[in-house]
Amino acid sequence: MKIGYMGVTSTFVVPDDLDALTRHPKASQPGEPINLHHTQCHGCGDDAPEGLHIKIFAGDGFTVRARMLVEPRMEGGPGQIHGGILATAFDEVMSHLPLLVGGHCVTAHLQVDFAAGIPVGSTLYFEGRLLGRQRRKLYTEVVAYLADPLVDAGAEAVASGRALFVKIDSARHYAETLANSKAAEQISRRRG
Ligand SMILES: CCCCCCCCCCCCCCCC(=O)SCCNC(=O)CCNC(=O)[C@H](O)C(C)(C)COP(=O)(O)OP(=O)(O)OC[C@H]1O[C@@H](n2cnc3c(N)ncnc32)[C@H](O)[C@@H]1OP(=O)(O)O
Repeated sequence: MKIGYMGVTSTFVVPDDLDALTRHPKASQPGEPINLHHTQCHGCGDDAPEGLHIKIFAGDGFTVRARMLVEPRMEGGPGQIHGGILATAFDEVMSHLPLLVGGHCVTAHLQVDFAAGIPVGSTLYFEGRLLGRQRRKLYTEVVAYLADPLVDAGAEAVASGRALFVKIDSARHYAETLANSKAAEQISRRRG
């Protein structure tokens, strides 16, 4: 079995020789919601009954802001969020950063640091940032808070994550699986 990439476990290192970043002309403006991946997406889809229903907004520059209610169904340890759910939320929030520069991406590498338990019933606030791009690779990071850092300068960071996304040709990447998607019709319509 292949472990990691090309048989080795990759680590997250942002290279020095990055390409210039340009905001896509159709990217959401700061404060505007960023379009859903699709309505059945487990992270952001409105129609995914068991999904996370994360609300994600464009921030200044190459940043995003997001929030998610930690519901009882997300419990892991008693009264606290399951770590895998937080990892999923991080993946989702960071996956909206490449949309600021355009094109579809998939996660190639994801890592999470958990600094404090996160109570069920709390609202998590996320700040995501695009760290750089090199060819098809986009380097991102995210921090989670228990209060909105925009209004509470003392908001304490409870977890952080980093991820590498790789740009794909979405038609080719999903060619064999699109038909299995509950959102197949919607996605095909959007593609025209
Ligand atoms: C039909 C129309 C639909 C339209 C509507 C779409 C809706 C859009 C919904 C999206 C929803 C998203 C949801 C949340 C985001 C997920 O969770 S995505 C799901 C999880 N991720 C995956 O399934 C990805 C699986 N992996 C892969 O498909 C392939 O390994 C990849 C990542 C595409 C890379 O393969 P590849 O295209 O052959 O590219 P490759 O040349 O190997 O690598 C490109 C570069 O990345 C580097 N690299 C690749 N992997 C790694 C790694 N693990 N570590 C370090 N470096 C790496 C390579 O070294 C190379 O670097 P350079 O040579 O440029 O220096």
